Amino acid sequence: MDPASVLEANRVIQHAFSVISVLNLTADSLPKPALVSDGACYDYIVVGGGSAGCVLASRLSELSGVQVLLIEAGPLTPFESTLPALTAYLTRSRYDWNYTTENDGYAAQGHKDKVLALTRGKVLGGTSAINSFIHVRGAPHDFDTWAASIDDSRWNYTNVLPFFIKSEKFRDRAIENSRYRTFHGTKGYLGLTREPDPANKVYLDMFKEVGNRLVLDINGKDATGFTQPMFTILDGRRQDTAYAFLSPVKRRCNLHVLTDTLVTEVIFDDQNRAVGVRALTKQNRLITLRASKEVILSAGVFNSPQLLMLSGIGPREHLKDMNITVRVDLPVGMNFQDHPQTLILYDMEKECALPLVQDPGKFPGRVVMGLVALNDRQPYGDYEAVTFTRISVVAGLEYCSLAFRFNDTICTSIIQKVKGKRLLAAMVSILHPKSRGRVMLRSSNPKDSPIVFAGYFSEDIDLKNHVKSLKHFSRIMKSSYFKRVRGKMLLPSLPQCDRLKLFSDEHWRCYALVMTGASYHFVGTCAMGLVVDSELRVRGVRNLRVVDASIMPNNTSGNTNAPTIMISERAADFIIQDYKAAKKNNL
Ligand SMILES: Cc1cc2nc3c(=O)[nH]c(=O)nc-3n(C[C@H](O)[C@H](O)[C@H](O)COP(=O)(O)OP(=O)(O)OC[C@H]3O[C@@H](n4cnc5c(N)ncnc54)[C@H](O)[C@@H]3O)c2cc1C
Repeated sequence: MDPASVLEANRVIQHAFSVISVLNLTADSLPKPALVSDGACYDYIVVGGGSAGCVLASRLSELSGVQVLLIEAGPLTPFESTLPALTAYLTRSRYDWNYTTENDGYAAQGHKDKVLALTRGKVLGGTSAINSFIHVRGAPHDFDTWAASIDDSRWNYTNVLPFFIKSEKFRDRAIENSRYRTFHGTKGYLGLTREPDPANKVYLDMFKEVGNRLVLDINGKDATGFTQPMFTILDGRRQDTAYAFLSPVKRRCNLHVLTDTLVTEVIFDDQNRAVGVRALTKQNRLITLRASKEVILSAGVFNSPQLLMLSGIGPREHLKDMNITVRVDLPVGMNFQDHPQTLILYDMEKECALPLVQDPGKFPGRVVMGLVALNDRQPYGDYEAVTFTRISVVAGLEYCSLAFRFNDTICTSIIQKVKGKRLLAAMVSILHPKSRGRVMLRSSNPKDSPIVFAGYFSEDIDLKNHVKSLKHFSRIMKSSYFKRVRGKMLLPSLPQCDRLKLFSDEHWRCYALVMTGASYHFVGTCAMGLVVDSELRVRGVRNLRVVDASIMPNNTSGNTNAPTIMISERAADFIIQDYKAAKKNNL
């Protein structure tokens, strides 16, 4: 077993799925592909059918008098996306934009080609169709901070909570019978549940023993603690936003979904009003589609800023360098954030028995997660720890080589040390880094990938704080469970770090720099307050909004799919209110 054979096996299975894709197994559950003609006009054009775009198109098409066009660059959601157990075959596949960062010579030096994979879904459902299912809203503090920073209380926790609840089709007996039930909705579109596993008790007890608290529901009143997470899985099926929000309304005549079509720019009239988009069809034909009311970019954290810049909205100097006429000078693409995430593997000896057969409709693995504040009184986490309990060596190698894309030397050295034992894999991520990255254009060609500098640890305080978190998490090595199974941290051979005193701050710093990758919680590149106003309208132009993860001014204290869906619900309400007000005034 070596990294190359794991990658090869993954590729072979991806190829088998691409053969099956001709059967169009998911087509019946989704809206029929729209037939559009060059010059056609709609009321609203939503660009990008991802976590945010599908929600928005679904909600806007509730207005019976309007025509909504959703344009997605990728194809319909494939079969392998529907079954949770197959999720490993979606990253670095044809349903991924396959972007990477630039080598900054500092972070990611243990990764293949010294760059990070920036996995994003290129498929209807977007990244919600290829992500890892964990549903975390974030802490009330996060939204209160957004609201304060943009001086608009409509974004504070009290006011966004109804939009989280509105989305949910929540099914979980333990939580529904608890005091947390008021935090959840059962009549929305987004299926959610947990898969509590009695075998995880030993790990929850371990986290408790070393000083963490346990919570039933991380999306209720408590935003810190260890828990068995909630998943965007229901009845054995992934709840990507295309399935959850578009399938139930697939027969609406005013909802048009155009896939395999790349939007290349937003077009404006001479009063800086967005009036449509230009797009490249599957047949490589450039067409113009018109929007009589609004164009809404939901193309995600890399492509929404890319489209703005291609349309003349961005940093003046950068646009000039790209020979693009400047329409509005705005800090588009700045403020890029993630939750940089460090992989720690523990060798857990023989105590763990793995199930022989995996249920394809369940989350692929056993997982316990925690949101942890270093200061007990702080109501939001400093770090998140997602801990896969009891994974096989093959799965560990898949994480190392495929999900994290560490170089072969690191992954091989891990495998040599494990020799057939069971692993516990922890991903510890920093929730509120100060470092910022940047998304820029590579060229004025819309088919070119953007340039991304992730900026991890560019502020040294992040590395200092992260070392504190890694040490805090590592208290589990002192637990009675670890002692019982003689668990120990599995140290790959890292030439940069090997001469440093084991578990000293210097060693942890070195370890963190080499072993930290993306957690794919990318946000911030069209932030509220910088690029869009608090109703998500792009500053300096009219009839153009951005609605996706890129509008978050600061990252949330958890995973980013749930807040992105909330953002879309919130935005749909703004747009529908505007529509109703205009109608009332006969505008
Ligand atoms: C591997 C992985 C695991 C993750 N795991 C989790 C998790 O467990 N929990 C969680 O909460 N979050 C997770 N995330 C993050 C989360 O899924 C994203 O934050 C969220 O989906 C972002 O939503 P979005 O709407 O901003 O963008 P996306 O969902 O990426 O949507 C953007 C859409 O726009 C389309 N598009 C882009 N450009 C164009 C164009 N020019 N023309 C037409 N269409 C275009 C794209 O193809 C895409 O469909 C994960 C992400 C990854 C990559």
